[in-house]
Amino acid sequence: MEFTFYKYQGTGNDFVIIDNRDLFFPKEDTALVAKICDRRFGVGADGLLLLENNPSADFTMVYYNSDGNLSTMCGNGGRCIVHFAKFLGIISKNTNFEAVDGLHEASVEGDWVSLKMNNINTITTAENYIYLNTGSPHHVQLVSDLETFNVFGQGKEIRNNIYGKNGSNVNFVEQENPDTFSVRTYERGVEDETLSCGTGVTAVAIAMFETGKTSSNDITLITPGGNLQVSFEKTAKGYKNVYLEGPATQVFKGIWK
Ligand SMILES: N[C@@H](CCC[C@H](N)C(=O)O)C(=O)O
Repeated sequence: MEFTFYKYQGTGNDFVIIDNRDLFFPKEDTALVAKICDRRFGVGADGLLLLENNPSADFTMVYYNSDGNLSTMCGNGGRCIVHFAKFLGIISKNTNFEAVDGLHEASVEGDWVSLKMNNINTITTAENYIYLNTGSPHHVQLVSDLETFNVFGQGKEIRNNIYGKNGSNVNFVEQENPDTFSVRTYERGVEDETLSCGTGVTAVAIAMFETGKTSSNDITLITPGGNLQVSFEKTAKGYKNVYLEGPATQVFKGIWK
């Protein structure tokens, strides 16, 4: 089976993106998705995205983790697919598209993409961590010396032991200044640390505000793959107008054989 694919990255969270508007891609073929994402036997990526037609929005985003399974919302993938939709000429500056967690508004200017995330109304605060769902589930935990922290070992243990079969993504955080936090994330479905996680940094920004670590509602998140910006408004029930912003880049185009 031969088809064209595009490779994207958003702050180092990397994706294979396929234009599936004519529905040629075998969507149930978990082994194929996993092979495409394999860094030795395939293209190599943290996930795979399909862009499809949608009757009431500009397009649909279908997201698979690198293990080949369909998953929940991907923030960096969402930013990358908006850039791809502009590249294909489907959208110009502003768009709305459908993902697994509903409709998202977004805008793109050059390589900078701003993505509106869903409102957040439920946040669980435990003794040494915060848990919330920003389209995907996220555990957020402050640590000291993030640079040397064992993200893989601790992330894997927390993902499996606290959250059971469905698991969770796990974010480790260190505060840099009043409105800036460094973040490293262990991603469910990749089962490894990735260079950045969009829904993860969104969860961190909200969690840090909710627990009083910051009074800013416009927060810089430093990830190993680059910086992201998250802004939001606090409401009586939770958080609205949550925006994830940052760079998204097309890296190359290829043919899968
Ligand atoms: N990298 C993503 C998160 C993707 C979803 C996650 N792996 C899961 O299955 O929960 C992002 O940028 O949000």
